[in-house]
Amino acid sequence: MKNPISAVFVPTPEGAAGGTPDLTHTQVPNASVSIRLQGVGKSFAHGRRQAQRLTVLEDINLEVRTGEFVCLLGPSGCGKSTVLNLLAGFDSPDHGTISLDGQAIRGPDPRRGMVFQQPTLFPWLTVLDNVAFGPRMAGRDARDYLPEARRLLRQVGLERYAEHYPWQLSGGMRQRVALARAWLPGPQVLLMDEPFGALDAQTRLVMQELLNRIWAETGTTIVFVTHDVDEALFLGDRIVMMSAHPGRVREIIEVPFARPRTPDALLADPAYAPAKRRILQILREESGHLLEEINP
Ligand SMILES: Nc1ncnc2c1ncn2[C@@H]1O[C@H](COP(=O)(O)OP(=O)(O)OP(=O)(O)O)[C@@H](O)[C@H]1O
Repeated sequence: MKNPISAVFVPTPEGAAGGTPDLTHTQVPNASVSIRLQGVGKSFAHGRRQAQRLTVLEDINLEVRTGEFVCLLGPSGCGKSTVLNLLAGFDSPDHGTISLDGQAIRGPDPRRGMVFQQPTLFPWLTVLDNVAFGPRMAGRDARDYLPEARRLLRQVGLERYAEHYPWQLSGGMRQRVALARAWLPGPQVLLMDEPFGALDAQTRLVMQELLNRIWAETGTTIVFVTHDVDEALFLGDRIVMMSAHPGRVREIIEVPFARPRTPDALLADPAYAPAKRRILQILREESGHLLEEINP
């Protein structure tokens, strides 16, 4: 088989039989597949006068189940955001196919929402108007979407701030507005590009628990880019480890922890340390080229 879909590592408690990586090749059963990337390659113009091509992604094969929470983890520059941009339909692959529920992705679509590291709110609009911006621009009747926009604001704990402006909010509050906005159209898939990367550690934990809760309630399929190993282990069903130069799926970690999860329960779980160690080992191996770039 040419470039298998994934090599899977199932973490087991330290000391337990079978604690060494179980490297097998698996595919998600057909019926439950939401997103499918097959043989995806992407390159960009590069170098002086843009005369060369830089291959960023090569032969990416990945299947995401409906309602699954998948985290993408890998060294800086391995192409994680490029994968999200392709899934969002902001860009298209040079090779291969990307589909959602069997239909090729050809451009942006409200069924696929995106949340970025910076919440990118409109400063001249109130919190409520920011949340409701999409349906309002689509010309929908306010009676159709305003009750849901208010409900989402309540869910993210910002009901009392509906008439505030973004500059009157903290960074974490702004990101909660962005979450409510992304969820308003009821997306089938939410693509999240380091959404909590700019937040302090404590706010980040609150946001992770909030996201976990909304995800569990809505059953939205989530593809989440992060650099934070603990975040990926707390949130993900599976963690897709990418290799660098060019970006490929190197290994997929099955996250074994029961839900609902709490940070304390995870830390006490004997499978936590082996999983984290495995991820850090891959990140170290894949980051070698960064050191070479910094110290040629
Ligand atoms: N539109 C573009 N034009 C040219 N090169 C691009 C473009 N988008 C991304 N790249 C290049 O593709 C590579 C991968 O970028 P990408 O942002 O996908 O990586 P990443 O894994 O998300 O990185 P990080 O973790 O540092 O955010 C980088 O070398 C980047 O310079």
